[in-house]
Amino acid sequence: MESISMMGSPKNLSESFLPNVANGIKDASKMTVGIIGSGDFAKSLTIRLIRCGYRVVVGSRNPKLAAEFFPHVVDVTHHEDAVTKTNIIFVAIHREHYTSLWDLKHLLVGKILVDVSNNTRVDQYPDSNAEYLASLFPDSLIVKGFNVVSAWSLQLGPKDASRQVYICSNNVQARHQVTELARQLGFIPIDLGPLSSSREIENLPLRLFTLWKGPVVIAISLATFFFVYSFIRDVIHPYVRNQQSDFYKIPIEIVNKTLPIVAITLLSLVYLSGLIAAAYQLYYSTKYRRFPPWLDSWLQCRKQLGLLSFFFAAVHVAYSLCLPMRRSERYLFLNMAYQQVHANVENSWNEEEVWRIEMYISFGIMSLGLLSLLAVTSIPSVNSALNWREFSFIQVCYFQNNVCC
Ligand SMILES: NC(=O)C1=CN([C@@H]2O[C@H](COP(=O)(O)OP(=O)(O)OC[C@H]3O[C@@H](n4cnc5c(N)ncnc54)[C@H](OP(=O)(O)O)[C@@H]3O)[C@@H](O)[C@H]2O)C=CC1
Ligand SMILES: [Fe+3]
Repeated sequence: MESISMMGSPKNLSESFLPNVANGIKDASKMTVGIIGSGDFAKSLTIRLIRCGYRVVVGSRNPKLAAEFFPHVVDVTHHEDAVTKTNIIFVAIHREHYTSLWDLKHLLVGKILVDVSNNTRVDQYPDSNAEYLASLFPDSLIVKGFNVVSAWSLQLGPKDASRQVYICSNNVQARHQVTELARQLGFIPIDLGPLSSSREIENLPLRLFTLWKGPVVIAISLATFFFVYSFIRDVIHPYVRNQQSDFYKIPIEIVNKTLPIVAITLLSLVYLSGLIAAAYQLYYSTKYRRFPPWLDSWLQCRKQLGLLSFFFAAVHVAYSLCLPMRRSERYLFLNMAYQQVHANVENSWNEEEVWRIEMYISFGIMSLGLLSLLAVTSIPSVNSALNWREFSFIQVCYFQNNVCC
């Protein structure tokens, strides 16, 4: 599969397109990259390529009209002209229009066609768009890639946008060249091997939030359960028993009681999955046995569970800071002071209670600090800057601190 025919390809394909890695971006100014289509993706990709020193030729059905939307340095021309000027062509049109390029078939022999297309539904067609393009142009070198970046993030540049692009092709050389181009544009290319991976790559942008679904449902269910539980226990129960109206507690106190319980339960779910996985491996005395699907999915969404736990903990801190500001708190405080005066108590200082609360708050703040550190290290760019020892050190620190609390 690795060798789709190179028939008709220019004999010096690699020299004619990509800079030698050692030459770096300097040589990019000599490269011409072609783009078919003049839509949003084409415009954004053009800007990114120009910024990185490439020359761009855009193929449009109506070059005169399209030229108005591109910088003047861009050669906006007819499809035929565009494809003859370069060996690498981004196909920035929708799948339904691929057949409109049929007449260019003879000009595309041996050229790299990068399929950037996405679908609107998962597994929308029996074959992937890239495989479909390959079936239309069997003598071209089809590469799938760049579809996971939006036109918007293409324009933003490497610092602000998502950086990973997934690339696959049956032709190793073509794959390597597009991978290198992605790197030159500031992306992190991820090689997914042969073109059969294109279906998976095309489904990626549509499945972006699947790992969040389970954790969000768990978090909402836990929050609802604990909210109702606290409401019955702290509001309904005193009302039924003593006719005491504590309904004012609902917006802040009951919510603030729910938040830390959910945070700590979610966090325990993060570590519990690892413990169950370890027990599973010990039970079967091997680490090469596949985990059952439920455990596998649980392990995969640990990051999302951890981030949700961080969210609940952070909101809990904000609520707690606001507790003394409430009018109800002031009334209760004044009432207590009055009762103390009435009872002729001059000093109600309770050393044990003072220490308990001081330690409680201090550990709470430290836990939040470490939880923030965990959340920050889960950001891919930070994570990739840490080696495995550094990462596990932070994890262990947090775990120990939590156990102490
Ligand atoms: N926009 C985005 O953020 C992203 C888009 N993509 C993919 O990039 C591709 C282009 O998307 P986008 O730029 O947003 O789409 P647009 O609709 O903005 O542009 C598509 C272009 O296709 C050309 N076109 C339209 N109709 C036909 C036709 N009948 N025959 C031939 N060419 C035609 C037009 O160019 P002209 O008139 O010059 O011929 C048009 O500008 C799609 O496959 C999309 O899935 C992938 C990732 C992100
Ligand atoms: Fe608390």
